[in-house]
Amino acid sequence: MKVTVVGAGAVGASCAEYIAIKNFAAEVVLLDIKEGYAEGKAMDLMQTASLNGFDTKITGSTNDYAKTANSDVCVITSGIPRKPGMTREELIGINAGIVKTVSANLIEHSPETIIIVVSNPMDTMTYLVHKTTGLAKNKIIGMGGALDSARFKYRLAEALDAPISDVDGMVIGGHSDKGMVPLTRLATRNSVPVSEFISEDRLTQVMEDTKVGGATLTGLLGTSAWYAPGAAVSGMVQAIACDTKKIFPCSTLLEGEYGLNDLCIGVPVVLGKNGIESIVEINLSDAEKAHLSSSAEGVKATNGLLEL
Ligand SMILES: NC(=O)C1=CN([C@@H]2O[C@H](COP(=O)(O)OP(=O)(O)OC[C@H]3O[C@@H](n4cnc5c(N)ncnc54)[C@H](O)[C@@H]3O)[C@@H](O)[C@H]2O)C=CC1
Ligand SMILES: O=C([O-])CC(=O)C(=O)O
Repeated sequence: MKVTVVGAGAVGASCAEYIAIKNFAAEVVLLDIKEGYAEGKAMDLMQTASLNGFDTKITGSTNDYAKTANSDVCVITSGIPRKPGMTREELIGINAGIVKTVSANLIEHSPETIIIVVSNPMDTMTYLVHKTTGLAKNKIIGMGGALDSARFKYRLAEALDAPISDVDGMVIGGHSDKGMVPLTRLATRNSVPVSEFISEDRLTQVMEDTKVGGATLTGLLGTSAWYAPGAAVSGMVQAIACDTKKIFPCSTLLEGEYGLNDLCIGVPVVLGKNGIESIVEINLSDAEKAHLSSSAEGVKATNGLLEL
């Protein structure tokens, strides 16, 4: 398995690090436009190999896509992150051009690749890749829900005063401060609904804290997060590489599923060697359906800003 990660910044380097540490890929190519930057990150990461016990070979490239040729999976993290007070949607002006060029370059050298889109606003960038590349829809996957669900579990464990490994939960919908739909009704502690342990008010607080998870970290860090985003991407790449058929909420093109059409938004999917093996349609309550449909309206409004 050869994986390319475009953008050797905070998120790209974290993706490469977690992929390597999990030791399932033969090769990771880090590519960045900044001269020498990806080579430097790759060398630094390779010098952790004997310490962390992995054999994945990490190489760097300054914008030379020939080095990415025949990648099985390509991850796009290139683009600017938000600063405190900004929304992800405000990044569209710069990031759309970057994602369009980068995805075209990747496909030129790896026509069979699966692309994982990370750059924000992620659902709209995923839609842009659909609209501009002609890659099959199962091969274009947006990363948002895997991260948002990890943050949901963190907040649930905090509220329950439970170990995170005891908690399960999923976030669907758009990867935006307002659009996320944490499925509190379905969240469990060791298969018991969390509503058995905490009040409705506390659960509402968990939901609100989850939705602004990225904004909270951006306020603390001065730029957006990278450890959990990198870990989330590595989990998705591993599911594809090892054909595990695990379910992750991912941004995918909907064509009638969940009553939605012509947009990419987070829903549960099965990930395997073909990328998105299937979209999982679960029964949502009326409130959850309404929340998802207003989230979809938000994503569509941002898609409307694309120059297609
Ligand atoms: N979907 C998600 O859940 C998440 C998305 N993000 C998004 O990921 C993106 C990257 O964030 P960070 O890594 O923190 O930013 P960063 O600024 O640390 O790194 C971005 C890198 O992209 C490179 N780059 C810019 N244009 C390029 C091009 N045309 N070709 C190749 N490389 C190029 C830059 O030189 C830089 O090294 C942002 O848009 C951010 O909003 C971040 C966290 C989570
Ligand atoms: O918050 C941001 O801008 C970056 C991101 O998508 C996240 O960490 O969820």
